[in-house]
Amino acid sequence: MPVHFPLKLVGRRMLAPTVAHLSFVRDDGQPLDFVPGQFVQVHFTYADGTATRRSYSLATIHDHAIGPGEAVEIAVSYVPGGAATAMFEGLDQGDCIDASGPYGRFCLMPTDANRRYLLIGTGTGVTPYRSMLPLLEKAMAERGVEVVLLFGARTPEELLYGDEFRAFAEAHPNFRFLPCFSREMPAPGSAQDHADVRHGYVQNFLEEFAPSADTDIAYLCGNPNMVDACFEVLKERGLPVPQIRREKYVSSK
Ligand SMILES: Cc1cc2nc3c(=O)[nH]c(=O)nc-3n(C[C@H](O)[C@H](O)[C@H](O)COP(=O)(O)OP(=O)(O)OC[C@H]3O[C@@H](n4cnc5c(N)ncnc54)[C@H](O)[C@@H]3O)c2cc1C
Repeated sequence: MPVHFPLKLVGRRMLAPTVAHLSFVRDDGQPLDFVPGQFVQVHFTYADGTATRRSYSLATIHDHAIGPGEAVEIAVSYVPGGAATAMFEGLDQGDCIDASGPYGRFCLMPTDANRRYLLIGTGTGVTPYRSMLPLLEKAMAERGVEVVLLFGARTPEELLYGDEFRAFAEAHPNFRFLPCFSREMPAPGSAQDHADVRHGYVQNFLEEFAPSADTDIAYLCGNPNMVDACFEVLKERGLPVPQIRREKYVSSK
């Protein structure tokens, strides 16, 4: 059941030149119940006083409620001229914003009996998958599920949480992490230079994994064009629509 609550900013770090990782705590001392993959909304006003809101996936690595005092984390992509962008950029440590949630059904299901999850995201569309890591770890341990994370970014410096996903992949043989760079590849020998790096759009690499209705449940999150393109590829491969779960980052104006 979504509720309204105040979020106090306690931390900010840049994940990429135009993407901020923001840490808040609930200022009313209550826990925030959520299922990884869900999002919150922030409520604010335009300069003319009109009320508006924007949605942000929870990035917090957790498998249930975020306790009082624990960080409520989101990754915000700053867009030129964006109303929420201006609001977030103007926030100082200790400032409070009005939020509500959790919302959404872009979540792993306890009834899932698939052999593999194909997780596909672009930009901040990777944050739900960060949040899901403990549940994915559990699914890998308990039912031997395999996980492939295809993450689309333009350049290596835009690979959000790349070090975390790479470390998780190295610790879990059933988890593969494939960054797909559309514009610029990592420099040879650099930290991001890896056999699993691909050059191009994520939708071009789905075939490599031979998606199948018998084995796969796919998650698509982020840029709406990417979501649509991957959806078409997966449907052509015969995945039934209920096995293709989607979250499009469209503006909620
Ligand atoms: C379910 C859901 C979850 C979402 N989760 C996240 C999240 O975790 N992180 C996140 O950053 N965003 C997320 N979004 C998008 C977010 O809600 C806002 O739309 C986004 O932050 C832009 O808001 P803004 O007010 O700054 O820009 P707006 O004032 O809405 O737009 C300003 C201008 O920027 C353009 N624009 C808007 N978004 C983009 C973009 N991504 N790239 C380029 N141009 C753009 C608009 O077309 C407009 O011209 C999510 C959206 C949905 C529906």
